[in-house]
Amino acid sequence: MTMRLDYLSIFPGYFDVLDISLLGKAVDNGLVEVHAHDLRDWTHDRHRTVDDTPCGGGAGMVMKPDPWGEAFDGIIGIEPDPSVHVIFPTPSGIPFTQSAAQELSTVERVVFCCGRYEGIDHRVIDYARTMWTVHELSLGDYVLNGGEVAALAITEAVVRLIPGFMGNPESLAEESFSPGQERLLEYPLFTRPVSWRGMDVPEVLMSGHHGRIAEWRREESLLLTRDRRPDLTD
Ligand SMILES: COc1cc(COC(=O)c2cn[nH]c2)cc(-c2cccnc2)c1
Repeated sequence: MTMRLDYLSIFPGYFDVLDISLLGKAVDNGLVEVHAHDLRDWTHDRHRTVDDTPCGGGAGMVMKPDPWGEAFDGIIGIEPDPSVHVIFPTPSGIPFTQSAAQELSTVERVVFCCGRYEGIDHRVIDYARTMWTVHELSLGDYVLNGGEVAALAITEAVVRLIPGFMGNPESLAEESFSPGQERLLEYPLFTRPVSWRGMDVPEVLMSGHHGRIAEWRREESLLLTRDRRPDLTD
C-alpha cells in the first residue's frame, strides 16, 4: 500500500524537507508519495489574494474560502470520498495522539490543509466534512503562525508507523504511547563509554541481570511519569 500525502499551503516550500532523511527513504521505496501545492495557484487576481478581513470585525485576517474550494476540486475531486482523510492542524483541534497516528498510518490518502493568518473561513471545513473524513487536530496548547510545522510533525508521527517503514519494528512496539504499553514515559537511556566526564552508567545496567534491569527501568519510568505527567497515571 502506498500512502499519498498532499499538502495545501501558501508556503509549499516547507515540504521540500520531506525529500530527505527517513521520510525521503519512504518516498524512495514507494511507501509514500508526497505532493505539495501552493494555494495561490487557485487564485485569479493580480495579487493572488488568499485572505480578507473577518466578518463581524476583529483583529487579523481570515483565509478566503474560494481558493480552498477550487484547490479541493483540482487536487481531490468533486465527488464525496470518505476514504480521503483531510487534516486541518489548528489550536482549536482535538489533541493529536499516538493512537490517532496509528489509525492514520493505515489510510491510503491524506490531505493536509495548512491555515495561516487567524485561520480559515469555517465554511471550508464544513464543506470538507460533507465530502471527506475531516480531522481538526491540535499538537498542543500553543499557537504557531501556520499549520505547516504541525503538518510535518503529524506526517512524521504517521509515516514512521507504516508497516515496512522502520527497519526494526520491534522498537516501535516498546515505545511510550504505543498500543499495549502502559502510558509511561521512557526511562533514562545510556550507552558507552561507561564513564563520561565523571558520570557513570548506573551499575544495574552493566550487571547483565535482566530481571533487575527491567525492574530498574520500570521504577525510573514510574518516577518520571509521576513527576512530569501525572495526567498519564490516572
Ligand atoms: C487553521 O487555523 C489556524 C491554524 C494555525 C496553525 O496551527 C497551530 O498553530 C497549532 C496546531 N496545533 N497546535 C497549534 C494557527 C492559527 C492561529 C494563528 C494565530 C492566532 N490564532 C490562530 C489558526
